[in-house]
Amino acid sequence: MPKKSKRGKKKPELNFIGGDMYVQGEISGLMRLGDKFFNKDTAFTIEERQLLGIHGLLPPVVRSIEEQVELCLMQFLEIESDLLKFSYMLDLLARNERLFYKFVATHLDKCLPIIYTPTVGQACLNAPTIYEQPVCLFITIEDKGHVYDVLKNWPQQDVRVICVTDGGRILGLGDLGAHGYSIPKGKVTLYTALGKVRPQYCLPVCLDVGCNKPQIRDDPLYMGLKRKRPSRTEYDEFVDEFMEAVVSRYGPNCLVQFEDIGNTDAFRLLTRYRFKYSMFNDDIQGAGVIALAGITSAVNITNIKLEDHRVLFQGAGEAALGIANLLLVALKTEGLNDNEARSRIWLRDSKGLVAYNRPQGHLTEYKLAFARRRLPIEKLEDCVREIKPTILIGVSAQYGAFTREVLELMALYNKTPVIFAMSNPPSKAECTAEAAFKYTRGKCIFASGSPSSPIEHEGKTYYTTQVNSLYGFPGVVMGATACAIAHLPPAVFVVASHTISDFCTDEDYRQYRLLPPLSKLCAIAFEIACNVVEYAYKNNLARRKPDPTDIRAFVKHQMYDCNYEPAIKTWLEEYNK
Ligand SMILES: O=C([O-])CC(=O)C(=O)O
Ligand SMILES: [Mg+2]
Repeated sequence: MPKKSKRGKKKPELNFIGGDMYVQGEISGLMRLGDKFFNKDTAFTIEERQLLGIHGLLPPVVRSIEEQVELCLMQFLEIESDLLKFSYMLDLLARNERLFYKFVATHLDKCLPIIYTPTVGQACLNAPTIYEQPVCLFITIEDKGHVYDVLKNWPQQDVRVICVTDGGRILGLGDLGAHGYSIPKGKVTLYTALGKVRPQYCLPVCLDVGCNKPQIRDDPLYMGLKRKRPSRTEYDEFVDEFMEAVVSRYGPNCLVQFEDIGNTDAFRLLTRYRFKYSMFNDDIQGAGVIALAGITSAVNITNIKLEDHRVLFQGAGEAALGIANLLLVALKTEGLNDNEARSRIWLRDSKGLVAYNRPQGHLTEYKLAFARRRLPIEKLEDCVREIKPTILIGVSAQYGAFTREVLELMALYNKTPVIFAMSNPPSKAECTAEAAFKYTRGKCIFASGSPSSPIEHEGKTYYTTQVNSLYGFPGVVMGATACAIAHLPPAVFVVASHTISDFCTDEDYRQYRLLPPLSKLCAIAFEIACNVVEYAYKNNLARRKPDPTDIRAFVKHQMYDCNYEPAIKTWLEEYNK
């Protein structure tokens, strides 16, 4: 007979088998040990182990999560190769989710370059050797007509944000097809690690539509569909079906982040979906957020007003146009008209300066918007000579494009040249930090897309900045999902960019750092989330009702806490009442 508590409520049932007692419920103790959501490893207390029927299945020691984190660090540091460290992190995530996020939060500086750029790029290049279990949902073009059914196989019902790639342009590495799946996985991990979005709300998706690189596709170990990418019409029908299936399965509030999609597809999809769905493209808009924050700092450090800067882009793809367009918004806010604002921006693609009357190459409508009416210039060195840019932004995935001559010219024309070598991974960066400081004789402000250490040059230490979208998207995602934003207008990205700039201190500027240190990433994500939520409610874009009275509390309430919950505390408290 179930006992009655003092207040006469029915007590939860205890079961005794052969003198042992275990907790009745749908999830057995053994399942808790094997389930990343519930597992605490050695942090299960003796009492919990006994009640859950797992006593003896763990060594007798009971550790706090902090002690477990320090053990993880020891193990992590023992591993020499970054790729094996990446696998270690995947294993930890698959075994004990909270410990994974606690470890990442405690040792951000060590973990970020492994779970994210640049090691994630290496993981894509070595996909068959690290693939162990489903960390991503694969939907192939052969599932066309049944995309919804595949989505239904993902075990979580309440998905609020999806990061999706088609592997078309993985970082600066080009088309890797299905081997790009680690990219959305890495991004959603940062939604939780930095933005504190609950992990069960996040879904990484790889749309496998084939791969156009024969050396990837014909590798016997290739894991994706062994076919070429489809025609534009077939591709668009498939992605349309995916977006419709997302809405049918998870509702219109589900946010979709597009990541590392091939250039022309990325722009087309963004134009097609940006006001129809809750979505954004990180390589276009996310790059804009962070580069604009970096440029804002460069304005403060160089004491040259934004409107007096001349910005030359090496590369005219997603990042270049995303940054250029956000820069236009910022220039217009300073009072410039459209023509004046555009006149501060130059693009150079693989065929030379983007100009109307150049002989080679067709210009897409996106590039045309920044095309110059002037004689074509081919070489980057000549563009620098002609334009004398104050800021040079590398987004071309061409290693070494910022040659010694380019860097020396930048130093010749500027007291403090600003050099962004944003392409990822480092094997695709336009120059290294060493080269930048050496050839500008220590004069430059340097930023790179992947992390790079401070540089010693002629007895002085020079600091570098990682200008990467990781400063922006976790907060944008947290804010957008918290208030269920209907769509994300450009102003949302300006809000995010300003929030990041506001974190910079005079000390950062004195050290020529364009962005706050990585240790502030979580605080930045929280502020961005609050500011996005505020913007969304003010502009009638938030679908979650009623409007919150206290936005900070509203966001905090939705944040993931990586500390363990007592496995049986509530139950025991209930029992002892
Ligand atoms: O993933 C990163 O580090 C930044 C990014 O989106 C890209 O380079 O495509
Ligand atoms: Mg990307």
